[in-house]
Amino acid sequence: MATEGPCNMPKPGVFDFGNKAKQDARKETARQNHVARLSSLSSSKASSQGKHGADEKAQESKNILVSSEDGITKITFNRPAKKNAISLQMYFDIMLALKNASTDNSVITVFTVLLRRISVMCHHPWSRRTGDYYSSGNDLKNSINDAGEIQDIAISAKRLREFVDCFIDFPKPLVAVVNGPAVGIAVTLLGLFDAVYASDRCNVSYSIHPSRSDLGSLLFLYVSKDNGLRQEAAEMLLFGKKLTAREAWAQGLVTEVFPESTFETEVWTRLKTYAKLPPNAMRVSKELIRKHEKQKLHTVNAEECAAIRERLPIEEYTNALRNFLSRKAKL
Ligand SMILES: CCCCC/C=C/C(=O)SCCNC(=O)CCNC(=O)[C@H](O)C(C)(C)COP(=O)(O)OP(=O)(O)OC[C@H]1O[C@@H](n2cnc3c(N)ncnc32)[C@H](O)[C@@H]1OP(=O)(O)O
Repeated sequence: MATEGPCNMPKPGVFDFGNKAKQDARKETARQNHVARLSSLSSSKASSQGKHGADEKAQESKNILVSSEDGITKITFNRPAKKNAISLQMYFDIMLALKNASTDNSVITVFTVLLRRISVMCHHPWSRRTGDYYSSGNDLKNSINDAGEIQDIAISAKRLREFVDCFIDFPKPLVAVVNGPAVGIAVTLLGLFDAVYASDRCNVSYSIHPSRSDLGSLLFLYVSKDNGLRQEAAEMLLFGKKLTAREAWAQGLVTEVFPESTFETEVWTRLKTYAKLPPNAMRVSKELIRKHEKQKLHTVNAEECAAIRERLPIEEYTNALRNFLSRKAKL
């Protein structure tokens, strides 16, 4: 039970879900009922799927697939019908997948999307691509109920903070293989990967419509920290300017851009080679490389999530969500 146990314990690690839940529950008694409701939602879904208690190594999830091969743990978005929008359950699934990957035998952890082969009567390479998004970001239904009212913003912000913390603290090399457009939180996360390989049909944006609620300060910190690209980054974050893969590369958000036709082959060949490198040396290097920026990233993440919780202009947000969700009905 989340509220039991002594309260004089040190701050639990980000992957120590059990103790973290205890400490959070003590601090946030007002939110406890919501947390319990969401937790039970998660665990009842989990038990109905047969697996995925937080301590189990195996994981089964429809929208997030996890596999391990050749020293690489692959975490795959698999919700193409919704452009890989991240639902509440997917936040849990990804956190669990990262927790497991942090201690499994793999050397590198990779995020990607499921490549759907489309059969069409032509031989252009694009005829074989998935045609879909890497991820369209936060599922806009996460925080609106059937009556069109905003709900659980505090919980969403809390979960978002824990979720992003898992990426900040992930101990092994983390790579994104981005073969389609990315939006919102999916873009923010790119700044927390050790390498981002993008196909030239990828683009990144901070939501083209005004329901955006990820405030983007983490990404701003990342893309504008050393290279003076403050105005370009602000243009993307404030005005929703969409960047092509090459523009994102120029901002330092993408490591390398590959032609769509050779993307999968080139990237996976390279990753398999990297996965043969000495794992412990890579972990230590990563720890040293990231050590000095980690605290700052945690601080910015906490500030951003507090702003989502306390300062989100609810009316603007609600109207934008309603507009988006009723688009089809209007057509
Ligand atoms: C309070 C907690 C804050 C958490 C912080 C995180 C913030 C973010 O990530 S903000 C960014 C959120 N994402 C967006 O605003 C993007 C919304 N989606 C779109 O603008 C468009 O769907 C598109 C540009 C991504 C793709 O457009 P199009 O090619 O025209 O495809 P459809 O719009 O018809 O989409 C197909 C299908 O997918 C559903 N869908 C797409 N994205 C989302 C989403 N983010 N959340 C929920 N659902 C999404 C869309 O509704 C369609 O569904 P059906 O109508 O059932 O076919």
